[in-house]
Amino acid sequence: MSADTQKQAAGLAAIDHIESGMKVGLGTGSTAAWFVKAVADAVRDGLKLTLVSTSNQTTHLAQSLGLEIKDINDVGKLDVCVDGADEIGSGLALIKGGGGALLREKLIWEMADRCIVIADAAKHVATLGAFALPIEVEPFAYKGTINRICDVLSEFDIAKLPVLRKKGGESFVTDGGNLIFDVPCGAILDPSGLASALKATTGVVDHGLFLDLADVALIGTDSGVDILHP
Ligand SMILES: O=C[C@H](O)[C@H](O)[C@H](O)COP(=O)(O)O
Repeated sequence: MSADTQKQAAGLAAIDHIESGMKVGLGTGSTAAWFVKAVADAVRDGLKLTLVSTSNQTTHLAQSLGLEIKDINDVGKLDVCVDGADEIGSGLALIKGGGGALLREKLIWEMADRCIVIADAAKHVATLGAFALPIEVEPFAYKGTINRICDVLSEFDIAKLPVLRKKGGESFVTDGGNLIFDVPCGAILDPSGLASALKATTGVVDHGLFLDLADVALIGTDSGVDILHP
């Protein structure tokens, strides 16, 4: 089964966790897109939902499917958020941000009672870090921020340089107007320590480590959908 078929299976399975009346956060990426489509079908069939989005990309997709996206500041606390991931490690520790939406995703996840991560089987790993860790950085004085990030990385024995993400030859700019630097960490042995140290670094807006946030993972496999808990 292809990765896309597995993503579809996970995205569609997530709709079983959604009930009429819920306030729902819509994630970003190719897996979350399957969930957004499932939501559009369910709403067409009469499900009443209040929806918020984690990115401009998802907002455009949702609106193109006839869904109304509310401003998170008018909605407040969410019942559930459903979103993809780049890696799912032990305890449902995640790397996210491959699509550059990590900050708005984390803001929405933090406002949800329950976070459901959906992914294809290849995303499930023993140790986080084969996928380069995205770090969102304020553009002003970013070179100084990168030096401070390198100091943090060396404290964690990660001897890799952050790589500025580019798109179409230009620096990739997030929905919030920031830069993304990707760090090919290799095995991240202390995700919690690294997450705290990066968060405390001046100029770092946020990073792609999502720890203690996911409540359940729905993993599309060749034989169905596996359900994992932290
Ligand atoms: O910034 C993007 C998000 O964190 C995505 O949820 C993540 O990159 C997974 O994307 P996909 O489902 O396309 O693999």
